[in-house]
Amino acid sequence: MSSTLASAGSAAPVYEAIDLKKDYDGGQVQALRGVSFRVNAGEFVAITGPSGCGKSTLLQMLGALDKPDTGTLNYRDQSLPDLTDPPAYRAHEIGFIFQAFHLLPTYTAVENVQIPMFEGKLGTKARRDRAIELLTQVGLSHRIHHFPGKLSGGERQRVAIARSLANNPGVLLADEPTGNLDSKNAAQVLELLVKLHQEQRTTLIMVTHDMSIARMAERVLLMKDGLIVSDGNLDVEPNQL
Ligand SMILES: Nc1ncnc2c1ncn2[C@@H]1O[C@H](COP(=O)(O)OP(=O)(O)OP(=O)(O)O)[C@@H](O)[C@H]1O
Repeated sequence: MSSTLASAGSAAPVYEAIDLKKDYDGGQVQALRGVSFRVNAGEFVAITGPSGCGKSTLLQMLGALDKPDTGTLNYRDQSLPDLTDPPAYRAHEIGFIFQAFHLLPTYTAVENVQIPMFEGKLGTKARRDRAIELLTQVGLSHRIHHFPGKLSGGERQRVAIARSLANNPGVLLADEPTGNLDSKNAAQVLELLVKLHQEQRTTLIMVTHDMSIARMAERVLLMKDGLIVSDGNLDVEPNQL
């Protein structure tokens, strides 16, 4: 079912992608070869598939960090490639969670969480209170003054998740969020993401190469060679890829 338009429901989509294509190196690498899908508000979607199949390229487009060569990509009826202010879109609509956490090492946990709020309207106290509230929500109220270097990998990722929520984003985009974690910390981070999704109906789009993690999502986009080869429940076993 490679590039058929798929939807998990009838509500207006958060994202709509139609026939996205992206080449690199003058066409020698076809990273996306015609990708179409919809994501509805409140969905938890995993994007999975083998290394090099185009997962990160696609996620970067959803975050307006990259543009397709051709095709349509809308976020709530706005064309992402045509955004006049991509940084504003990223700051206000998107929460990013990266494999490598990307915390500032010379800032404490509570300071790191406040960083996305500096451009907003909140005053100093309100910003700090919100950061503490978010760190409490991710189970780190006892670590707010710790620097990243004094936190475990799982704790660092939980700080990064708190930071991603700072501006009440419409969507969380997570790129291999447990890729740098041992299995115990990975399980805690995944449990937290699932809880956020379930309790707050956060729209969560997670790239993972790990099928067992992808299966935790309500819906799995399975990619191969720049195409979505399955959309829904995983019906292809890893050894068939
Ligand atoms: N900036 C770039 N320049 C050239 N080729 C690129 C660039 N970015 C990605 N590619 C190529 O595009 C293809 C898709 O890459 P992408 O990173 O999206 O795959 P992926 O599924 O996320 O891989 P992985 O799981 O290994 O991170 C790969 O062949 C990759 O080498």
